[in-house]
This record gives sequence, structure tokens and C-alpha cells, in this order.
Amino acid sequence: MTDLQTIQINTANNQNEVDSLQNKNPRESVNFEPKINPVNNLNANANGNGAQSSKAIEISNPIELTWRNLNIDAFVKKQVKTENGKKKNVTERRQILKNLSGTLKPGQFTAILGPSGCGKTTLLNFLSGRLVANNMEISGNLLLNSQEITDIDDYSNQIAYVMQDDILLATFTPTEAFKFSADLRLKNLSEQQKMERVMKLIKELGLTKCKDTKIGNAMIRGVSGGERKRTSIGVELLTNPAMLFLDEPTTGLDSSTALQVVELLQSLSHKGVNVVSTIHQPSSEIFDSFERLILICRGNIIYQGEAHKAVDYFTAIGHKCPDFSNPSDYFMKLMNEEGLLIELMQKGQLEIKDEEVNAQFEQRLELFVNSYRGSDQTKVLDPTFNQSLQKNDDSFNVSIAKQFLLLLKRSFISQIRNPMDVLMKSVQMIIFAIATVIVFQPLGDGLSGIQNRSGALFFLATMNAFSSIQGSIATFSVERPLFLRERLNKSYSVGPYFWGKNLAEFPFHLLYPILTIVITYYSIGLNDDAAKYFFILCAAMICTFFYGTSYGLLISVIIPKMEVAMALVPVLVIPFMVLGGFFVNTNNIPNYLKWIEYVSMFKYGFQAAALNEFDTVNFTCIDTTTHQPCDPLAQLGIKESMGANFGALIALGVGCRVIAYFMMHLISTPKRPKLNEKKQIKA
Ligand SMILES: Nc1ncnc2c1ncn2[C@@H]1O[C@H](COP(=O)(O)OP(=O)(O)OP(=O)(O)O)[C@@H](O)[C@H]1O
Repeated sequence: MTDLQTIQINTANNQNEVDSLQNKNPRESVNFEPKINPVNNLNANANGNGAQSSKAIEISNPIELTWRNLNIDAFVKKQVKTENGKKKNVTERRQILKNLSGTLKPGQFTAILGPSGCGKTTLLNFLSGRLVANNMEISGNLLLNSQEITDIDDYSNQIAYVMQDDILLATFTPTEAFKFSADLRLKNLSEQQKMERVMKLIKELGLTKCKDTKIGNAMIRGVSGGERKRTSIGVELLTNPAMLFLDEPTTGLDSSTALQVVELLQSLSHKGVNVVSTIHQPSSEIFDSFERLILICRGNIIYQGEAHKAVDYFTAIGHKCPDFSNPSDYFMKLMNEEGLLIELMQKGQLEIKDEEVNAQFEQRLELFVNSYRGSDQTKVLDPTFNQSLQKNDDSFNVSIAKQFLLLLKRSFISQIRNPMDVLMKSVQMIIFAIATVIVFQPLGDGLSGIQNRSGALFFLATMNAFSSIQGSIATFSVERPLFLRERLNKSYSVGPYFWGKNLAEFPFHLLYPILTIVITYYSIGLNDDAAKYFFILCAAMICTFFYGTSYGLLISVIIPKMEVAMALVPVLVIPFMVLGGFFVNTNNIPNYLKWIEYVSMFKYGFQAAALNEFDTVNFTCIDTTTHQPCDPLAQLGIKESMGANFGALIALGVGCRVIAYFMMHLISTPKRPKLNEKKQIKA
């Protein structure tokens, strides 16, 4: 690498630096020397030495992102009263971002600040290609290295996004999380190169101390909040993105951890990454580490430029930040109606009305917007880079087969690393099985024998169906954010995830039903004429469990919130149970409810179990209606054969999984509003 290519970027306004970047071969990798590297300092502390680590982050194609006259409107429905006093639904256009122009340059750390609801997240999500909404209209121009583009998503392999919440697999360590991401996304590197990159990144991010500690969650004790955030950032840095977006990365962290994270972002920018972050309530130390600052107020930019010049700028327009106070706190007060109200009250205006405060705030905002538009800040927003960038090809990084193997392995490891989960479910099943033994043993003979056997078998089917549905909802609901994040990253396709997950969970889906039958079968005295009856009941309960997990998976894919899905379980399951052939004789079910009976996992599970049980057991009782020996199967109204019951359980289970698979596709490819596409809105 030539000296010219090893550049320290501080501000891209320096024309020499811009020229050198533009003239270099785009395929060649530039290793941006950090001006300061607090992460290495962190490292040095963690490792007890000051050795400089070699760099894992090398930016090959710097990205400069520019937007002009950007307007984002949302169409929202609201109710209004008509002249005759009636209520009417109308659709209102609400301006979220108002004619914004701006630029984000490589080698800079830009912070976006503004009060809640001002449009920070909307801007960040639009610029990163993550804006998801079907009620938005967007107009304006978007330029990437001076080239007009229509969709930033076409360049998503050069852009990374770190969400506000750290969505990581709790049972994995930072090393494993990085390695998994590297295996999926870095197909051109050998195993050794991938491992080297992972280890370098761990070092650069100051994660050496906790590299083999589980990431953890509320249930599993794991790494600290700051380490988790740095792991989240690291997972996105593995692909050497030229641009990094972060949504409120310091939220929920204590001040010193937040500062460490911001210092990490600063050091990344010094390596050439274009770092952009929304930040909530930065301390003055954090504010000092911003290079560029964008202040947004009610959808308008009111400051865009070097962060350290912001205080002087606002002083010049009549708003001096008091000495020794945090500039970001002061700006937040300026951009907030409540801030103005406090100001007015401090000046003795105690009786001021809300409308008056709002009017004064509007005046203040107008002053800010006009001053900004007339200032030098708007004169330096033109693009300065013109190095061409390659669009993504649509292929995944590794083959579908490799994705499947990696996801299968991860799912399996995640299951066995969660012994508490397996233990809790097993204990639950054991308790239910013991309860069955206590209640139903001995089963007896005659009419009561038939009743007890039917009851015991229906209880076994119910136990397996309920626990499988609830377990499946809990599993996917917890995994859902991770699945969505990885899908947004284009890490893998839905198929490998789906098959990997299903296959990894399969052994556990055998374990629970077998456990219940092993405990109950001989203890309560079910059909012991031949061993095959034991195995057939096991198979019937496994198929019931399979259908239950499939149905639970479908519920959890359709209903995003686990609490809601769990709360709805009784409504979504009890009808199947009531019409499952035990409580109501199948001959008595009205036609319009028959469809519930036909898809009931309780019905087929119970019927298969009953056919198995009553195949050979003879009862010493006489049916009072027919005056014939009792025929339990006829009494229960069972018409389907054993094969039909097994077939129905498997077919319905597969059906639910197929629908769940397509729903997974749907939820992980959300609709994004297109730039300059007019929206047809019904009045
Ligand atoms: N799809 C949408 N439909 C209607 N209004 C929306 C939509 N998305 C965002 N908004 C509104 O746009 C405004 C800006 O939202 P945004 O999430 O960008 O704010 P923010 O500055 O990030 O706020 P916070 O700091 O609280 O997250 C808010 O008033 C929000 O209610």
C-alpha cells in the first residue's frame, strides 16, 4: 500500500484528502490510520499492555451519502366531526421531514440530535434503506458518491445498521456470534482468514476479556451492557461496511459505558467509515466526541456542521449556551416547547397559555430554519466524492446448503445450551404425567373403565397439545427479532432457517411426548396385550405434539408479540379441545362447527389413542340401548381409521408449517416506500 493510499481522514472538506480518495483504485483496500484509537486504548487496558492491534476494519470503497429536498409525508387516518355532528374518517397528510438537504461523509462521525418525534429515526431509516411503512410518500434526490440513486438498498452490502436493541443469541459468546456471522457473510475468506478477522475485531472492540462469555439475557447471566453493544456493532463490522448507521446506541447504558461506545464509533470513523448515529441525551463528554452534528426540530434541520461550532452558531443567532452547561441539553431545551415554557416561567410569565407558547415556539423555529438556510452550513452540502460503487448482486453470500448447515448447528447448540428450558419443559411434563397416574390409576373395568381410559387418553393428548403449542410460541417469539435482523442483513434465506430450526428442534419434540407415555402407560394400566400398543400410543402423541408445535409456530409468526400470542392461546386452542370428541360426541357437533372438529389436534390424537387402547380390551358391560356388549369406539363416535387419524395429524401439522414458512417470508420482506413514487390515497 502506498503512502498516498494510507490516509487519515478527519474532515472530507480537505480537498487533498478527497482527491487522494477519488484517485485510488476502487478495488484496492485503504487502511485508514486512526488519528486516535480509543478502542485500542480500551484494549490496552483490558490486556494489560499498550500494544497496537493490527486492524480488522479496512474500508475499500468510501461512501458519501447526499440527499436533497427530501420530503417524507405520512398519510394518517383520523376522525373528524362533519357539520351535521356526525363522525367521518378522513386521511390526512402529515409532513414528517420537510425539504431536507444534507450530506454524510466518510471518515466522519455524525450525530443526529433532536427532541422525541422530530423525525430522527425516520431520516436514519430512510438513509439506511430501513424505512418500513405502507403509508408514506417520499420525494427528493439521493446521491451516493455524486451518483443519483433510487434505492440505497441496492448498495446494502456496503452499509450496516445497528439497531437500538442488542439482538443477539443469548447462548452464544461474542466470538461465536462473530464467527457465525463471518461464516454466513464472508464466503471468499478461508477458515483461517475468517478466524483471524474475528480475533482482530474482538481485540479492536476491546472484547478480549469477555470473548468466551455467553452474551446472556434476562435469564442467562452474560456480558455487560457495553460489551453487548460492542458485540452488536462488531457483528455488523465483520463485512467491512463503508457506512455504519446506529439508532440510539447509548440508550440504556451508564455514562462511562456510553462514552466508551461513542469513542469506539469515533475511532471507526477515523478508519474511514462513514458513521451516523441518532443519540439520546448525550453527556457533554459524548457531545465533545461528535465531529459533525445534525439538529432536527419538527422535521426541519436547524443545524448541520462541525459539532464544536454549534455553540458559537447559536450564540450568533441570539441563543447563548450558558457557561458550564452541556451544549446538547441546551439545544434540546431550545428545540422543545417544554423548554420554552420553562424559559418563560423563569422570566416570570407564570400564567402563559399553551397556544401562546406554541405560537412563540413556531416563531423561534422559523428563526432557526431561516438562519440555517441563510448560513454557510448549506453551502457545503454538495457531493465531493465521485468514486463509483458497485450494486449488490442478489445472491446470498454462501450457498443455501451451507446456510442450512450453519443454521441447523446454531439452532441445535442454542437448544442444548439452554438446559433450563429443556429442564423446565421436562419437569412440566413429568408433573402432568404423575398427576395422570394419581388421578386415573387404577383404570378399572366396565363402564367406569371405559370412562377412565377415555379420560386418561384425552388428558394425555391435551397435555401434549397444549405444551407443544405454548413451547413453540415461546421459542419463535424469542427468536423472532434475531431472525428479522439477520433477514434484513440479507444473511440468509428463509428456507435454510426454517429447515435448520425444524430439524434441530425435532429430537426435543420426541423427548416430551415419549416422557409422558413412559411414565403413565404401565403405571395406570393401559392396554398391555402387546408391546406394539405402547409404541403406537407414543407415535400418536408424537404426531399430536408435532401438529401442536406447527400450530404454535404459525400463531407466533402471525402474532408478533409473545404476550399477545400467549394471551390468545385459550381462544385459539380451547374450541379445538371442546370439539375434540371427548366432551361432545362427534355425532352431536353441529355442521357449522364441523370444520373446527376436522382440524382439531385433540380429536385426532385422542382418536388414535382410543383406537389403540380399545383394539383388544374387552369390557364386562352391556350397552343399555343396544343390549349388546359395550363398544367404546362406537360410543365415542369414532369413525376414522387409525391411519386416517395419523394422516390427519401429520398433514395438518405440515400444512401449518407450510403456511408459517410463507408467513416468515412475508414478515421478513417488509414493504418499503419507494423514492419519488406517488401514493394513491383514498379520501
Ligand atoms: N408510518 C408512520 N405513520 C404516521 N406517522 C409516523 C409514521 N412514522 C413516524 N411517524 C411520526 O413521525 C414523527 C417522527 O417519528 P420518528 O420516529 O422519526 O421520531 P424520532 O425523532 O425518532 O422520535 P424518538 O426519539 O421518540 O424515537 C412522529 O411524530 C411519528 O409519530
